[in-house]
Amino acid sequence: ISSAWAEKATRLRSVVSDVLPVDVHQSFPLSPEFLPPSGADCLVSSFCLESVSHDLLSFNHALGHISSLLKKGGYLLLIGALGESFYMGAPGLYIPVVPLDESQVCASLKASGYELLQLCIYHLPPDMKVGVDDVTAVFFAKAKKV
Ligand SMILES: C[S@@+](CC[C@H](N)C(=O)[O-])C[C@H]1O[C@@H](n2cnc3c(N)ncnc32)[C@H](O)[C@@H]1O
Repeated sequence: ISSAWAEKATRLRSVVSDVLPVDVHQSFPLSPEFLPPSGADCLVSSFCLESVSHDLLSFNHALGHISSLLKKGGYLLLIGALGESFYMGAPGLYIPVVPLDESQVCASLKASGYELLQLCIYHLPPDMKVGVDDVTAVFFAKAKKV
């Protein structure tokens, strides 16, 4: 298993051409010079929007902001935590998170102009609840900007 992950890491590094700063709280989170005028083909966001938003409104705004980077017909892969109210950034450093549920994620995607193509929910088994956060489940949403 470890060599498979090492190969994946090498392959990923070989195709990443740049790392750019993004602020999802800005109405256009990335400077336009880095994207074609029509927008990106695809966006991937992983455990970011809920962990930097203090409430659902802020989460929805952040989703709307990153969506401005995506072209019409482009795909969003949104990965995140459900039911999470905090995670530990360092010992004793509790970072607040907006606790989402499945229906809120679906409603937020719809409100931001997406067609939901696939939603998978992974419920955390008890042995994965180790106290660094209070996540109950993880969602993987594939959506198309219409
Ligand atoms: C829970 S971590 C997730 C990290 C990684 N994406 C992953 O899936 O493991 C949340 C990330 O959001 C980033 N972050 C914090 N504020 C942000 C903002 N305003 N805009 C974009 N990203 C932000 C943090 O630097 C951190 O890397």
